[in-house]
Amino acid sequence: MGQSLEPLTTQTEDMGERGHERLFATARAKGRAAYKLLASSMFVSICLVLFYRASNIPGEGEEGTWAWMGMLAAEIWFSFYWIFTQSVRWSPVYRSTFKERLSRVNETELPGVDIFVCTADPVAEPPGLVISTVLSVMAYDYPTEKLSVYLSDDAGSQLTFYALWEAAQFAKHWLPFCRRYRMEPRSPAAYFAGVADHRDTCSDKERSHMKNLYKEMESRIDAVVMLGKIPEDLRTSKGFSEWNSGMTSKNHQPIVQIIVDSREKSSIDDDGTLLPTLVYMAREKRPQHHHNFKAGAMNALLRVSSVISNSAVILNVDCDMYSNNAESIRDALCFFLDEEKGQDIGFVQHPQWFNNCTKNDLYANAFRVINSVELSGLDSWGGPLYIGTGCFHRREILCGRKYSKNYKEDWQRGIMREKEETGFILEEKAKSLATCTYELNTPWGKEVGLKYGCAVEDVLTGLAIQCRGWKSVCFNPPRKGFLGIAPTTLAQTLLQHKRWSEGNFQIFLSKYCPFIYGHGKIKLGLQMGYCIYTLWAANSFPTLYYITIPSLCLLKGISLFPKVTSPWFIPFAYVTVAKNAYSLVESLVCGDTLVGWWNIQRMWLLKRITSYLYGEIDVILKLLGISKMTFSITAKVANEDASTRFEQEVMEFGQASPMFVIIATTALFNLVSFVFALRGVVADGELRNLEQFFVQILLCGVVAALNLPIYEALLRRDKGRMAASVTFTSLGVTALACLLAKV
Ligand SMILES: O=c1ccn([C@@H]2O[C@H](COP(=O)(O)OP(=O)(O)O[C@H]3O[C@H](CO)[C@@H](O)[C@H](O)[C@H]3O)[C@@H](O)[C@H]2O)c(=O)[nH]1
Ligand SMILES: [Mn+2]
Repeated sequence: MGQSLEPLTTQTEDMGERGHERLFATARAKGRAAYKLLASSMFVSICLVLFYRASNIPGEGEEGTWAWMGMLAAEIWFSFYWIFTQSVRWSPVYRSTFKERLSRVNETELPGVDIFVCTADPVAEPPGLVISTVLSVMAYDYPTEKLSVYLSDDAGSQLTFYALWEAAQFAKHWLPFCRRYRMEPRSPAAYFAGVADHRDTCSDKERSHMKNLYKEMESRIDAVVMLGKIPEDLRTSKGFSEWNSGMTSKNHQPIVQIIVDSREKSSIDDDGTLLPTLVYMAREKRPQHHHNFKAGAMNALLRVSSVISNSAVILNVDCDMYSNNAESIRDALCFFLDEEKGQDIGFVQHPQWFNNCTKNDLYANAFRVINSVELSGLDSWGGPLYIGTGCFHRREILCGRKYSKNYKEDWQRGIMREKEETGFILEEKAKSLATCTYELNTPWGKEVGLKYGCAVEDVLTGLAIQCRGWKSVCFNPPRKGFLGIAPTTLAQTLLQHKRWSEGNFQIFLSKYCPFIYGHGKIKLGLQMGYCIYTLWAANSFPTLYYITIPSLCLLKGISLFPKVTSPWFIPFAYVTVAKNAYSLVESLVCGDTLVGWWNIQRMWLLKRITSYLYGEIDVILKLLGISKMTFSITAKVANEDASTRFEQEVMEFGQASPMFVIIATTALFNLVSFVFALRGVVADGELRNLEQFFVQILLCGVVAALNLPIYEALLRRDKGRMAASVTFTSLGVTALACLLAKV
């Protein structure tokens, strides 16, 4: 994406004011004057729409007063929300780095980097996937003695530990191989999956040799995972003896195992180069102690790493997101070490890109517009959100440091380990930092480390960092820094968005509300930008209203929009056309297809009436103390049948979920209204009716058109079709609604 936007941007600053060579450049998006003109014209139209609504409320004796007031309320809401979305489009900035200038810095002066990988469930997140991610980050183009990779396993699974142990052996061959041919990507799974585009100079023979080694390791891991236990002869070897029969994933002692210690002379690869340090950690879990999900894991990692490597820079990735660009550490350092602006930068966030999206992105999971436009828009106001993965932080800011002009980072920090301190002593020290009582009565989870109590711990933590005065930057290089796995079924997508919208909305209603907490600390544009996401959930009721009440009123013969012949029709039409035309162009420029854009509109609708609705309700229940925070992990694997349908872009329903009842009911109801209305127009030849109800009929028609795959799912015969119970319930509810409308 970075590439395709280049002609649309203007480059600025190259030399710093003080004559230093800059390590990164910032470019502003072009065409902003035209955009601002468009936005202003839309603003005027929106005002006209609201004026029409407010001044035409049906009086007493007329029908539809309440329906009309509801439309007014929904439209006021959408207008506000639209204004927030303008903040990120006002003036996006794009960053690029000068790595060749960084290479003039003496290698020995480069900071240490600690890489945190999180995993939590060997079933949803198979160990083979986890170690491919681990191997990809071990293979960064960076001095290996300065790299330490930590895997946090919240399942405390021996299978994952075994896989990591295997990965450490494989790394001895893999790392030299990557270095020798400068190959990409450095996740072995991804590399061997995409045979077609190998552009490196590696001979086929050597590649297939490496592939065999990898496949052998993979099958050993698969066999162990299948059996659910490790080979007998390993049972007593170092590390494995930590596991005993009484252990469960929710009840076990802390485990810290330094699998590779780069300070030991024997930790070398096939070329004789040192291997990066590799550490496995499973923090203590006890049923009576809350573990705070990923935030808890990250905080334990912060402490454990502080006694092992204590590097100044921390990279954090989810286990499903491998490094796709071996230069990312050097890129990040271009920001942190820049003499002029580096001082202010707290974290460098890469967008979340995925390698498993299909061509037309059926579930709208590619986030191309968010990644290419919105994050860059936030960047112009002080920086993107922290989105939990693909993010480089300074250790100090994660630990709560406030920004100060005079603060000088100690990039050389790191543990000067005493000679006599063996790995064993170190592991024991680290374990004591990963117990579940360690944090009791400490500021961890509040002022120090990632914040607890929110399903989007990342967004909240990033907001707090920015409010402490730090800036962040969004970096989106032409060769994407990280690639992850997006959900592959509708249910998983909706569940993920429920967690996100819930966590974000919870932030809005808490003391961390960007407008209150951020007031005076971050720019208004950034506060508004945050609200695009923190208010996702709040869109649910207005949207539900907008797709049910006008169709209900259509059945009842109540008009809610101006006649086509009325001049008031113009602002309605203008807002609708301009909004969608712009969104289409934006989507296409960002790389979506036309069908992809249509799919995004559908998912936008489905998410709003299910995920966001559930999210909003859950936040309210939580405020009332009725419900507790949860974190449902997104599955990274689907069964074969469902995978085939995903590849073919056929929507997956299958299970009987109440969310699907909502979806099917609104779809059916709009179809019925649309058909009835059309029939009325055609049968009576009443063109007057068409004039009066045109907008309403069109609205129903568009909703029905968006829902075509839903009707199809009601009629399909495969396993992914709408479950019978969902079909019948939604048919029943629709019939009832129509009946009510007619009496
Ligand atoms: O108790 C837990 C739960 C989750 N995780 C890890 O958290 C990561 C994210 O979980 P996933 O199920 O993949 O959720 P996503 O929705 O894909 O994650 C996005 O949203 C989360 C916040 O909701 C962020 O934490 C993530 O970084 C971001 O990628 C994974 O590596 C998990 O292993 C833990 O370590 N411990
Ligand atoms: Mn994920």
